[in-house]
Amino acid sequence: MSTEPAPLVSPSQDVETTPQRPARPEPAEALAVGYRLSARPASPATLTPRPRADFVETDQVKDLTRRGLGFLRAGYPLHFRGPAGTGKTTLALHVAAQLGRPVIVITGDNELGTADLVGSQRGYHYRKVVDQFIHNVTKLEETANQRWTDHRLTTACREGYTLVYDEFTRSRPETHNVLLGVFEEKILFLPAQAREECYIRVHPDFRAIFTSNPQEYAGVHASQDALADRLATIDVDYPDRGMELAVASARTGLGETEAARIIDLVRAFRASGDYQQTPTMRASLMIARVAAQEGLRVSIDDPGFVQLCMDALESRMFSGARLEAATRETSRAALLALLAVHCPSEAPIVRVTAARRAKKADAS
Ligand SMILES: Nc1ncnc2c1ncn2[C@@H]1O[C@H](COP(=O)(O)OP(=O)(O)OP(=O)(O)O)[C@@H](O)[C@H]1O
Repeated sequence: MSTEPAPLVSPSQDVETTPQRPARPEPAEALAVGYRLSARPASPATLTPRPRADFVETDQVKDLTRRGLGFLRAGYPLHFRGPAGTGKTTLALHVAAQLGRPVIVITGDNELGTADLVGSQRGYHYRKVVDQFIHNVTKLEETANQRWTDHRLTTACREGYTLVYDEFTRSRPETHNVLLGVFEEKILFLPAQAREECYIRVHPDFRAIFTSNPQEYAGVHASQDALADRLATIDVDYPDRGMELAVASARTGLGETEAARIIDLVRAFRASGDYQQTPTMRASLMIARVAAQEGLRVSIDDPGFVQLCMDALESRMFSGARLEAATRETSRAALLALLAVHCPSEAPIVRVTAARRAKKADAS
């Protein structure tokens, strides 16, 4: 008969420590543009994108969505590339929503490393064995093992979620080596610390959508050739007039005539090329929103409106370096000339649709 004592494991002795570092905050609010991201209570890493009431789906959006989904459904990772403020992030979330899978969002960052994407050892699992086979002798055995925790890419690959990697070229190119196997061999190789697993097979429903700004932007790295070769890249250009107008009307409450004046002013300024920082859709939204809020007339007659346009646009003409007064005056004059063309005198009073509706309701 075996005399080997069976160890008695004290039931309350399995202890897990708190994680070594706090999880990165979800970027939900930062990305909630045109699209709302709600956290899924059952799985804190994933989000559900839903269009906001002011999301605008023009033919341009429909066309880009259809082309993007074609690549994704064939299993290719999709990449929307284009200048700032062209609607890439909004589009990526819109396309992700069409796939109907939980979404995991990562934002590119120079400090992001492979471990942030894949996983790391996080926290400890303690186990204490109390052996009292002989009643007056207590033998104690304590072990502490580090625990492996999947990070976002691994979770998405394992569960078949949609990964939205916003501004991915802001991360260093070597961070993305691990993606090469994911897209080619459909295998995610895990680092040695993962212990029990060397790799995982990528779930067939896993999809990835990337966005990036052109390489000449400050803080942007060149994409690795090998990764770029695996991505289906669609170039996103500045929205057409119809879309810019629809977005400005939907998102500011300005009447269409007033919104059109602002859009045409910003588009003419963009076409002039006379700036250091491109005036994007954000510039027209900024002017439209403040004009609506402050009840300004969208006209060169209203000094408040002229000042608003100067504040929003003039800074884009200069890099911030000290300038000759004459140079500044010439640029100001060019901007005022555009204002005179696109926001001429005797413009009607700004009508804030929501406010007008409320007033009407009050009167009736
Ligand atoms: N279809 C849309 N409907 C409503 N608003 C939109 C739409 N597309 C873009 N916008 C708005 O336009 C602005 C710019 O969009 P977005 O942030 O998606 O651009 P981006 O190309 O990702 O910019 P960046 O490269 O600077 O991150 C945001 O305020 C966004 O809400």
